[in-house]
Parts: sequence; structure tokens; C-alpha cells
Amino acid sequence: MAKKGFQPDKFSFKESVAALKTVPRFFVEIYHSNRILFTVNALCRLVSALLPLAMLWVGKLIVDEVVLQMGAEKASYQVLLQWVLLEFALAVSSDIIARTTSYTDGLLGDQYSIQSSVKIIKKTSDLNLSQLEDADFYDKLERARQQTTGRVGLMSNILTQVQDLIVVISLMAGIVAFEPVLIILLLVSVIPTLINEIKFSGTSYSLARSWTQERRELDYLRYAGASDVTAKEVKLFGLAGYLASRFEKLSWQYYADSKSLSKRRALWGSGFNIVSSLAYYGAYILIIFKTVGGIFTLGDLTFLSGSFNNLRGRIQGFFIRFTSITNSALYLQDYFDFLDIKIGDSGHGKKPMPAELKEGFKFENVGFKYPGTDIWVVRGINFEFKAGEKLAFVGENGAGKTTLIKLLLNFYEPTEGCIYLDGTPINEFDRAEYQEYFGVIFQDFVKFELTMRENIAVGAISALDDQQRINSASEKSLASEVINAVPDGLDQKLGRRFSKGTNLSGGQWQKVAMARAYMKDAEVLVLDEPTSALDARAESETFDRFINLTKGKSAIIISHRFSTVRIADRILVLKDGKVHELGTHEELMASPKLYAELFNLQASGYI
Ligand SMILES: Nc1ncnc2c1ncn2[C@@H]1O[C@H](COP(=O)(O)OP(=O)(O)OP(=O)(O)O)[C@@H](O)[C@H]1O
Repeated sequence: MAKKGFQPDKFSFKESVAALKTVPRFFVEIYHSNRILFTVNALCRLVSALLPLAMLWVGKLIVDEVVLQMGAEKASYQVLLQWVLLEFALAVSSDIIARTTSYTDGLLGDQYSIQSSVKIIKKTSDLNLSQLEDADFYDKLERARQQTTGRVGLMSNILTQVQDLIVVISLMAGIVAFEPVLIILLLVSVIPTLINEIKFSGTSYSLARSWTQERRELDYLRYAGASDVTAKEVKLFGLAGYLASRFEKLSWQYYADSKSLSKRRALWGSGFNIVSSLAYYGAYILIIFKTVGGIFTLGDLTFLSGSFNNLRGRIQGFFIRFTSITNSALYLQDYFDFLDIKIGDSGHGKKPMPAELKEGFKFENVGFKYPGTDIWVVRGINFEFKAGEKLAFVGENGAGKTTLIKLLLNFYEPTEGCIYLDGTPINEFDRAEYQEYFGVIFQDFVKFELTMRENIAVGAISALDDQQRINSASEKSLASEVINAVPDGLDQKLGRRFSKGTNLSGGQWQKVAMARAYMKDAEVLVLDEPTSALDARAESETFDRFINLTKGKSAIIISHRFSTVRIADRILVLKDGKVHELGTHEELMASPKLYAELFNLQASGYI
């Protein structure tokens, strides 16, 4: 995707500052992630904020005492020793406190990062399928995921900011007591940094934000070019060069935008720094003159020049950190925006589900367009799916079979018409409870790179340790054959991502997936092409078992194999998003329409 070039001022200073409103919520979350660590951290920072002034002051006392003793007839070291010991104690405490601060920073950061990642996973699972299938959603997710670790830096940056503010106030009070003019010079020396930071605040976030889509594309290209899943085809079709060059092209564009921003920042930064240094040296000369003129002692000189330098560094750091804080706050805003995405559930009722299905489901004049599109994928759909019935969906690719399942499962709401369960519109039920009714194996079921046991138990994850239930589901689905064929049985890691992992064949995976359906004692089972990778014998065995083992249960089976389909009680033939035929195998064979035509073609080996 070609990039027009970066628009740097999309996020102004004002917007960056406005993002700071997320900071209190952030601190409440951190505080709740570990109250003790947070309190220790804050106390350490408070104490260390007062240490620089104390150390500089003791340094001044030492120099003054040295000068005094140099002029004395008989030097006494007692006071001097006391001051040096005090400075030593301050130095040691300062180090201990700094280490405790960074230790607690790290721990708090890790805890917060774990918790925020968990929140992102949970939030994602709470959202509707229609929200998840949206590109905007992925952009939001990407931005929320970014900087999960950066947020840790935000916490320490903000606390350091408060800490430095205390240092700055205390050192300024010290300087004002000696020479108020120095404060004016100090301001002159830090204003250039302030201007520089205001100028560039928000720009790096702007750059990163404007590249959200491309970064997702880069991630995808990296995955497509270097992963076990794609390796076969990448090698066979010689795609590595193509993918690498696409990756490189996009990366270099980002690099160029990022470089030009860094260059401008560096150039402006060095210019401003010269002004700042001039003011500093002006102050230094003033202090030297006053010391030589006898107004300041040598100790005062050490204290003032030390304080001035320290202050300048801290105030500049304060502004620079401010930009980094506002930048992180913009990312934080993305994270909270993601957590605050409304779950599109508002139109849903809270009716409890009936204990068992009595009549069944009814589709009444159902039509559907995917959100953001203007095409009727299905329209004018009318049929009943009776309780206890085994119904098969048949139709060409793209006819709308999976879409009907998604509508039945209430992942999407029909654009027009209504679906009823025992006479009640399905959106009057609590969505989660409603979906609990179903056990579904999708054609693109997930091959989790977890153990065999976990892969089976995902059908009812609370039964992960229920050996009997797992054994029974494996027997029913023929997954037991797969379990026996792998070295570690149920504890076998699946997939090759982790050591000792093993890959299963397509058919073996489908047996594992079928076991998930048996794990869940669902009222209604839906199998969306669950046997496409099975050999003919395994397929027929799987379906015979399925029909026998789920007697009395309602089930929908989608399949392109007519030998499977014919076992169903009734068959619904979809064509161009409409119900073309509906009846038993015998009824449909008796009419010279699509079903009979396709059945005969397949029987004669043409398709
Ligand atoms: N999330 C989506 N957004 C937009 N269009 C979609 C989406 N999912 C599916 N479609 C479109 O809806 C139509 C029906 O797709 P569906 O998956 O329901 O077909 P199907 O009958 O199950 O096909 P197959 O036999 O190939 O699995 C297709 O044209 C497809 O491109």
C-alpha cells in the first residue's frame, strides 16, 4: 500500500495534553494491581526527591568547612568528618532507594502488563462476531495491544515527574535564597527545550497511528513469509522473494517517515540547546564573579553551580518526559477506548432459555447483508428446523450456508425477517445463554497449538480434568485412534510451534474437532463440513455414529458429500441465497431439480 507521506501535525499539543485525562484511571488500575508495591514505590520516590537538595547542601558545608580549616592555625577534622559521614549515608540511602524504586517499578509494570493483556483478551471475547470481523476493530485492537510494555514506562515517567517537581521546587528555593537573578537565567535556559517539545509533541504518536493498518500488514507479511503454516506454499511457489520485497518496501517507507521526523527533531533540538547553554554559562559567570568578589563563599559556589546545573537538567528532563508522557497517554487512550467499546448487545433481551427445545426454530422471511456491504447474501428465507430433527444444508460455494448458521447462532442479526425459537424471537433471549444451547464445529475450526486434551476439552473447557468425559468424547468421535497414534497421547502437544509438538493430518484434526462437539452436551449440534478431510470409510463411520449417538438431538449438518447428506431427515438446498428445495432425500430425488442433478453427478463420479 503506497503511503502519501506523513502528516505530522495530526495530533496537536492540545490533543496530546487532553489525552492526560486517562492518567487517573491508569493509576487507579495500577494501584489496584498491587497496593503494597505501589505505596512502597511512591514513598521511595518522595524520599529520593528530597535527597538532591540535602546532598548539595552537605557538599557546600564540606567545602566551607575545608576552607575554614585551611585558614585555621590548628586544623580540626571532627566537624568535617561528621559532614563527610552524613554525605556518605545520604549517598548510600540514595542508591538503596533508587534500586528499590526501580525494582518495584519493574514488578508493578509486569503485573500491570499481565492484567492489561488479560483485559484485552477478555474484552475481545465479549465483543460480537460482527464487531470482530471489522477492519476498524483490528486497528483499534492493534493500537490497544501496542505499548503494553510501554505503559510500564508511563507509570515510572509520571511518578518521576512528580518526584522531579519536588526536587525542582526545593532546589529553586535554595537558589532564590542566594541570588534571585539566577532563576531568570534558569528560565531562559529551559524555555528553548519547552518550545521544542511543544513543537514535536504528538508527532511520533501521529506517525505511529497513521501507520496502524500498514503495521498490521507488516505483521501479516512477516507471518506469511516466515511461519510453519505457510512454509510449504511459500517454498513451492517461490513466494519468499515477493513477500520479502513487499515487506521491505513498506518498512522502508516507514523508516523514511520516521527518519525525517527524527532528523527534524534533532536539528531543532541542537539549535535550542545552544541558546540554553548560553544562559547556563551566563549564570556560571555571575556566580564566579560574586565568589571572586567575596559575596559568595567557595561552598556557595559549589552549591549554586551544582544546583543550577541539576535544575537545568531536571527541568529539561521534565519537559522531555512530559512529551513522552503525553505520547504514552495517547496510546493509553487507545487502550481505554478499546476496553470501552460498547458490546453490540443493547437490543437483546434477558429471557431465560427453555430447559429443552419443544417445537424448534423457524426462519421467517430472513434476509441478511453483512455490515458495511450492500449485497443480500440470503433473502426471503423461510423454513422450520424442528426439535430433534437432523437437517442438512446443501448448496454451491458461497450460497450462504455458513451465513445461515451464523444467523441461527445469533452472531449476526438478520437485516430483515426474524428467527424464532419455540415461537419466541431469538433476540429476546440472553445472547450468551442462547449460544450455550449450541455445540458447533465450524469448517475453519481452530487448531489450537495446545495439548490434545485441551484441544478436545475446548468443547467444554470446564471439563478439562474430567477424564471420563474426554475419553467418551474421543471414543464417539474416533479421536481415540488419533490419541493412540501420537507418542504422548492426550498430553501430546499439537502443532510445531513448541518443542515436542506434533502435526496432525487434516482428517486427524477433524476427528479431534468432532470430539469437541461430543464434549458439550448441547441441545443443538451444528457441523459445518466436519468431515471434508476424512477418507470415505471414516466419513461414513463418523456420520453413522453421529446419527446414532445424538438420537433425539437436533442437528444441522453442512456437507458437499451427498452420501452424508442423504442420512439427514430433511435436506435444505440453498441457491443464490434462497431456499431452492426442502424435503427428504426421497422427496428431492423424485423432483428433477438441483439436488437430484447434483446427487446423480456425484454418484456417477463427476463431482
Ligand atoms: N464476514 C463477511 N463479510 C462480508 N461478506 C461475507 C462474510 N462472510 C461471508 N461473506 C460472503 O457471503 C457469501 C456467503 O458465504 P457463506 O460462507 O455463507 O457461504 P457457504 O455457502 O457457507 O460457502 P462454502 O460452501 O464455500 O463454505 C459469500 O459470497 C461470502 O463472500
